[in-house]
Amino acid sequence: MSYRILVVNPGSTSTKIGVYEDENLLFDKTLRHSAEELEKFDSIPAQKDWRRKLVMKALEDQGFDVKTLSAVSGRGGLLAPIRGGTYAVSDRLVRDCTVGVQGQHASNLGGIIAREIGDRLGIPSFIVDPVVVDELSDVARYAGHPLFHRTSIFHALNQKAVAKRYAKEHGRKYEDLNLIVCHMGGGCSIGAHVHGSVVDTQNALDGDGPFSPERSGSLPTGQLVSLCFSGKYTAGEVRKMLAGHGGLVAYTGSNDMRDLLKAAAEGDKEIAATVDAFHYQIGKEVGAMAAVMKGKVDQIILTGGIAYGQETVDAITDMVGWIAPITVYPGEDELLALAQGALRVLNGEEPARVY
Ligand SMILES: Nc1ncnc2c1ncn2[C@@H]1O[C@H](COP(=O)(O)OP(=O)(O)OP(=O)(O)O)[C@@H](O)[C@H]1O
Ligand SMILES: CCCC(=O)O
Repeated sequence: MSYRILVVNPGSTSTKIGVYEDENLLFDKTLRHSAEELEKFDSIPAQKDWRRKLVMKALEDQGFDVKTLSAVSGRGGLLAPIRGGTYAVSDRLVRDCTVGVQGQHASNLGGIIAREIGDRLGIPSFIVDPVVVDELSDVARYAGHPLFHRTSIFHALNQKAVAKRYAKEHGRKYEDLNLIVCHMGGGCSIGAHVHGSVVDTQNALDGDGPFSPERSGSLPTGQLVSLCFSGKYTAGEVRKMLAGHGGLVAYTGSNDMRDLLKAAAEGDKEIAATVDAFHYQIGKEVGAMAAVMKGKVDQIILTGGIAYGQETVDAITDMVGWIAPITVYPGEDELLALAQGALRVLNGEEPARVY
């Protein structure tokens, strides 16, 4: 029996959709949202009806018969911390996506839109490996002061998908491997996947880990406190330094690694030094995850848009290639990962988790 899955991945400026027949893509589309369109809404949840109608219109324009769909799978958002897997979209999940229990993020709309479309068609709706997947070991939760704790917010959907892809391609089970997965996109996160659980990673949205094209990663805490109390910046401005205007874009004015690699190759020493620092911080975090695994690392996987860059792959390999062999899966395939998550449930390979 085959299944048709509609997948919905809402991002800050686009909604990516796809229809799969089992794992085969029938068609996909990126619906772009202009700043003028978005500014009509005073919150992310307020965009839900508008985005849902755009999704349905795109399916209609494609001449696709929605009655042939078996399920809808959306990217999950800033819910309460949960284990990885595929979750049936419950009333509570919709409520928490709407409230944004760990903040507002465009992916909060994924579960809400999936549920609304699913309910209208009388088919199940799911979310898969949302950014709040939290499988941290107890020891990894310590931050250094009882008022603080480390949290797991990372590219769980793509990290889990490439880790399972690696396992499948090598005839192994994800649950039997120790994999360090390094996602390098607009944000960067590095996960220690120990026998199927991500026992250590970062809060890649909020000032933790290595810097990325648009995020600062961890900043020296004392300096950050002084800056916060200097009276020169509002809380909003400081938050923007952490995410949005931090990292490579703050140092160089560009968040596009392709341009930066080109400028470095053409002799811009300042940009070359910043790119080196980016590679250094990523390599250092991979090394930390190897220590988490006590050196028993089966493979390091490099993924995300930046993994297309050979200079980046070479620089990280130079730093950490002695730890374990490296596999590169450049880019991300979150739409396929959403379809696969729903298929695992529909095919009875795993039960839908309850949120
Ligand atoms: N061929 C390439 N060589 C080097 N860098 C590249 C290449 N193609 C894309 N990139 C870089 O990848 C980054 C974007 O990656 P990606 O598209 O995975 O991010 P995103 O999906 O916007 O964000 P996130 O991964 O955090 O969700 C940009 O800095 C871009 O310049
Ligand atoms: C941290 C995971 C999601 C994102 O980069 O927006």
